[in-house]
Amino acid sequence: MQQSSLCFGQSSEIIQLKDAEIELLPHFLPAEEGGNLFENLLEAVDWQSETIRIAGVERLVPRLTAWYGDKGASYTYSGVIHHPIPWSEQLLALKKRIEQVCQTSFNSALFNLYRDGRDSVAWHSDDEPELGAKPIIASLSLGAPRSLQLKHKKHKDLRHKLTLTSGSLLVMRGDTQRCWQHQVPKEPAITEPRINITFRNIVTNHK
Ligand SMILES: O=C(O)CCC(=O)C(=O)O
Ligand SMILES: [Fe+2]
Repeated sequence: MQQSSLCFGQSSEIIQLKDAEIELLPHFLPAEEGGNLFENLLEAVDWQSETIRIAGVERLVPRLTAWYGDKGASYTYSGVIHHPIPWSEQLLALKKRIEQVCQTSFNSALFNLYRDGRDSVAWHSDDEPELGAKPIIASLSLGAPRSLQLKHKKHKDLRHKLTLTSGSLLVMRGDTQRCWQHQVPKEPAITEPRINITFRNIVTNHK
């Protein structure tokens, strides 16, 4: 069941799932602006290929990443410490618009580049301690549409699938990270790239 509402003049859908607070603004960025931003970021971002260690074995992360943020907003993700790249003027302006819609502030953002459908992100929750107990995560998608799958951690029958199109903004709050995992599965038929930016707030003096 989905409800529609208006959020700052934007159409938005509440994704109604147990133990989750998820809202999708399908047209957060107008198509032309989203397309321009996508081209710009593809060129301008210093995309990195990272390795992670799983059970003692080094593996390449199946996507390219970059970490932007305020000074000091360092973040450990999949066992890798990310020191932030300072915001550009353009990214700072984008961050402000997203903060207004979400009514919160963000001090960092993880950028993912899925070069094509062979790139992916595996099941996880954005529940690292530095994000605090009930993190608000705002996820902007640009470029090729990709599926985001969600599964409840306890109730194995509870699953959901969304398609994240270019210019859409997905906002996750409350218990979403504590109770659910999400992934962007491989979709080998997709040949076009996609960029996803998740805006986050790193709590610097967490326990
Ligand atoms: O690409 C996406 O839509 C999700 C990315 C994600 O889950 C993450 O960066 O934590
Ligand atoms: Fe995530």
